[in-house]
Amino acid sequence: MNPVTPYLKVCGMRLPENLAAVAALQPDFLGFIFYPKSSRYVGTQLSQVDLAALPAGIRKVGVFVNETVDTVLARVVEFGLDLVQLHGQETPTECARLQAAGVSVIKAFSVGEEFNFEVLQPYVGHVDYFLFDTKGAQPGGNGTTFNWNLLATYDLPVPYFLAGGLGLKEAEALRNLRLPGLFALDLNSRFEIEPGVKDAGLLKQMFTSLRT
Ligand SMILES: O=C(O)c1ccccc1NCC(=O)[C@H](O)[C@H](O)COP(=O)(O)O
Repeated sequence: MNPVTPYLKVCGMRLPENLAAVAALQPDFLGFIFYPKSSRYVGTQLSQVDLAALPAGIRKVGVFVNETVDTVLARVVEFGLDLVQLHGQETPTECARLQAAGVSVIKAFSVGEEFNFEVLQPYVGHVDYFLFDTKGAQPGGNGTTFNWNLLATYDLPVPYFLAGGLGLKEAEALRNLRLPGLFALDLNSRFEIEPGVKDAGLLKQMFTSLRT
């Protein structure tokens, strides 16, 4: 079912010192938002040098919304990204082109009160992971949870990240979660001092709670 402890991703890093503080907690993945309309947009304060200084074990994820394949690939090279996470209406063909270029792909889907798993089928074989996030006003980072029971019948051969409003309050339920295909947990706005700036102390509590 799940890995003993799902892998942990912290998303939406924006400032160099904060990045270093969160990296010290040894997350498995760190996410960087390349969506200019997000309050967590990487902007100009983070550089390739900051990302290159991260420990090798932390995989760097670039988050995009409806960018062209060429734009995504340019960012992958510029920032040394290991994976890309696509939060818009990116097609299976676009995902396949990114994979063919050697990039691992996470395709995100927004989950409302119901979810039609049939929309995932065309992506199987063209993505490395899915990410299930809560449907909201923004393409991501809405800070609310969805009904995880919707994933109980998931039976596709693609592991997934669970996202959407995960916070310390959910730690115990997350520890006890046994969902088919669950690969990683995605933490974001519930651990922020301000958009794109994480509270490393709060994250440490969450990591300890989830990893022990
Ligand atoms: O976080 C954003 O601002 C964002 C904007 C546009 C697309 C994706 C975005 N975030 C991607 C993530 O992986 C978030 O961690 C995920 O949406 C969950 O966020 P939250 O509900 O705040 O925990």
